[in-house]
Amino acid sequence: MADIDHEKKLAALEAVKYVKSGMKVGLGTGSTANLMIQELGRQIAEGLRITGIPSSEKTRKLAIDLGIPLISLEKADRIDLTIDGTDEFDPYMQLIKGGGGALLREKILAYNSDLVIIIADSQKQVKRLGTFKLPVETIPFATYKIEILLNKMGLQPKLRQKDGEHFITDEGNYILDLNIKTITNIPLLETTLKQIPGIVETGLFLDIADFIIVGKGKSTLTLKK
Ligand SMILES: O=C[C@H](O)[C@H](O)[C@H](O)COP(=O)(O)O
Repeated sequence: MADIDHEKKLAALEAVKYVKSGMKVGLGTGSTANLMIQELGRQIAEGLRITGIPSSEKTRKLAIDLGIPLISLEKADRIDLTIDGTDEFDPYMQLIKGGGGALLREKILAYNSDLVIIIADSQKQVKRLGTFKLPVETIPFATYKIEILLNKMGLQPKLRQKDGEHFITDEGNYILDLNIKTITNIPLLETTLKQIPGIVETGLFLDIADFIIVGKGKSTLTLKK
């Protein structure tokens, strides 16, 4: 297993230690979250009793394959804990997420969770957000106009493609990936973007993570809010 994969696995295993029988658990999306979901599947086979709320159709399929009982968000009065990956995190525990296009449902799960644990390999750590392009989910009807506006703002939007077609999210929307390298006031960027009609959500997860568990070499480091 490559070092990065090993770090992801260590972080995933450490996060699963917070999961107790009876909990409703938000299940993130992506390669790191998948390792956590696999571990939950293994522990469920050994008697752990939890219910999962998936953050994407990919995660739903994986969880079903692993025999993890699922409920929909509206049936969960509360989510005890959500465990999810990230594309970047900074020293203030602010995140960019959505590399896999699941940011909207992920943010909704995180918002409705008592505790949010982010799991990451050490390469996800950055001094300041913006090396990773910021994913923004847009309604198709508005996307062309939003692109023009974001271009004028210097954010160089790129409409995400997959297999030669526009990438479509689980909610039927598009993703624009933005270059935010030169932006210094990230909270202001978030507010500005959220005020544009047709932008449904951004991949900025500000003040959302309670813990970040980072795989570093052969061990893990837990950052706490
Ligand atoms: O939309 C995808 C999610 O935000 C993922 O959590 C994020 O892209 C990190 O994925 P990975 O663990 O594969 O790097």
